[in-house]
Amino acid sequence: MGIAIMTSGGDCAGMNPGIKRFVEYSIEKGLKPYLICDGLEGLIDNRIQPATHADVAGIITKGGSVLRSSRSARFFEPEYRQQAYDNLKAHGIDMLVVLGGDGSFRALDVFYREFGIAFCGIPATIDNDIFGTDYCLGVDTALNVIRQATDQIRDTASSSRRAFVIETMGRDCGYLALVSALTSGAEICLIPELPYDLDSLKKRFQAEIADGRTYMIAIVSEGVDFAPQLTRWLEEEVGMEARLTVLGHTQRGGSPTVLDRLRAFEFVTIAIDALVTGSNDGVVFYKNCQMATRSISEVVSGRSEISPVYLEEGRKLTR
Ligand SMILES: Nc1ncnc2c1ncn2[C@@H]1O[C@H](COP(=O)(O)OP(=O)(O)OP(=O)(O)O)[C@@H](O)[C@H]1O
Ligand SMILES: O=P(O)(O)OC[C@H]1O[C@](O)(CO)[C@@H](O)[C@@H]1O
Repeated sequence: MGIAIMTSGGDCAGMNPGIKRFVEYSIEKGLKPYLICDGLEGLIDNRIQPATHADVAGIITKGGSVLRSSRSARFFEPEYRQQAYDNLKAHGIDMLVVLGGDGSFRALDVFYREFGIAFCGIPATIDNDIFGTDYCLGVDTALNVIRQATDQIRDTASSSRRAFVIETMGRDCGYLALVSALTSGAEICLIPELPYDLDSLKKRFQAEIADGRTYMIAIVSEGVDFAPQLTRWLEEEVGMEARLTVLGHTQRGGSPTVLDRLRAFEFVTIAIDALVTGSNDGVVFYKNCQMATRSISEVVSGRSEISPVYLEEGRKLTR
């Protein structure tokens, strides 16, 4: 029985350990594994090849995806999905494992309903914004990239009487910024989930500067769209020389951490087990230290939320 894997949407660390586990566990289960290169674009263009142990040797340490990934305008068109189906049929592939975000899962759900190709989605996005799972692959590595950058910025900030604003990714989700602020000791954290009060922040910092504060660190989620403005505000209103660092795509790279390698191993094992036991449209989740699958319809019916405990702490960094 043919089973294929692809990486889709934004790439992230943890995808390569997942691809390695996919090939090894498929062979162990008596399945015939295939690799789809370039995500949905490669599925349409038949960039599909059978996989061997040699294809995945040595990839566990690498960031990104050795299969590459894509966002595909063509996959929205029925004629290209038909082409993708014809390719899979020609290879004898009936099951797909997809590492990506909820957009990729929606794509595979449409495809399953049209052609009956079963799929299992594995949450893989640094944004950690997929409903129903506490964890998505790539998040721990991204958090460690931000931690290292913030620790280094603290060295220069503390040596120069400056304020630093650090902008993180995350789209509309403030998880990366909030967890980074709490674990790096930032003084300000702005995320889409929380309102902020510049007047109150100004009073706090003026009092702290009078009391001896010489530098500060602010972490701002890209979803707030306020990092350059906050940098200017720190100079003009608070009176501290300020600099902005936008971490950008550095957060998507880096060798996967131990946690991302382990979760990749576990997520892929559960995905393959689910597919061989008849699950057709599942997504793996990690909730309250348990892993299992739930249907895609449940996953797309809700909105992910940050832990109220973290939000409560974060509120103190907004005013
Ligand atoms: N309703 C849909 N029908 C067909 N294809 C879709 C649909 N929704 C999404 N797709 C396909 O899935 C691709 C990946 O989705 P998207 O770009 O939203 O990334 P993602 O998987 O959510 O990952 P990330 O969180 O990293 O952005 C899209 O580029 C598109 O090709
Ligand atoms: O690499 P692209 O397509 O510019 O997308 C960037 C977006 O992708 C993510 O890295 C992951 O979804 C977001 O945090 C970010 O907004």
